[in-house]
Amino acid sequence: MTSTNDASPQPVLRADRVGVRFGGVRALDDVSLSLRPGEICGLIGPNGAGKTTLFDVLSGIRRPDEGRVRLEGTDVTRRSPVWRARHGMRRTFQRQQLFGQLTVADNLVVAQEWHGGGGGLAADLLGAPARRTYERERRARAAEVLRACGLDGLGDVYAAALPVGRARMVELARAVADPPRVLLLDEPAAGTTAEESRQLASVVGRLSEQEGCAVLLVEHDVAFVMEVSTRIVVLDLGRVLAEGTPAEIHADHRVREAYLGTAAG
Ligand SMILES: Nc1ncnc2c1ncn2[C@@H]1O[C@H](COP(=O)(O)OP(=O)(O)OP(=O)(O)O)[C@@H](O)[C@H]1O
Repeated sequence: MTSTNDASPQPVLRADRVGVRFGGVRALDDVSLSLRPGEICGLIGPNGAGKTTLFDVLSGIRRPDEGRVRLEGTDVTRRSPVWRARHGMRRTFQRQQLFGQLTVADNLVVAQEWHGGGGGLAADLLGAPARRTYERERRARAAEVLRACGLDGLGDVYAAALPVGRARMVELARAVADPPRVLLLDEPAAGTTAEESRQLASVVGRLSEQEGCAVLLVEHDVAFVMEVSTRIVVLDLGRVLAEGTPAEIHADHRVREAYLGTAAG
């Protein structure tokens, strides 16, 4: 079964008939999915359904055995994660990936460094004027994003010292420091308090509404997914089991049997 939706506007990200095998296990089997600008798509399913594998394929960490991935219409199936990041794709991971020895603000500055332009190490050491200008602009952008994420006042704190919920928000802030076209969020609400997950939902919502970013979200917190998503795709045993609005998914008896019955009670 496929879940391709062909209405305009053009998808930012599209997976066509993706298949991945691990020995005898079919982790993904004929999975299609497309994401449009400004939409927030929740990706849910029981443990082992293939969600992480699909994220790995979309972000370029794993090459599929079958099928293709397109980013803004370009076939990126054989492109590296770095190439995809440079063309507007960002991903966060289930396990946090912040630079613990850097401050929160520096984590966000580093996320913008790939643009280069500062003249390399020599320019850093000599404090070249161009380097100082880039640095100032990137710090200003970091401060703006931290404010938008409700992280004011945490810029000088070392990332390693943050409680889990704040670290999750910093990961999101870092992923959007350089505005993405498509954002893959892997369990962003894990370990957050109710208030923190509300804040996350509101930041993700603004990102899609105001900046037209397409978001794909894997999350076991079903209430969070239902609240934040405009559309939900359900994976089960490596296949798309259902796709629809949060209300449609909630009412779908196959989904309740496969997943919601245990996840949502
Ligand atoms: N590196 C691997 N080697 C072998 N099998 C793997 C590997 N990675 C995943 N699998 C298998 O592929 C299937 C899909 O796993 P995947 O981690 O993508 O599921 P998931 O939906 O992300 O699960 P979870 O919710 O537990 O994170 C599972 O059967 C898993 O055991």
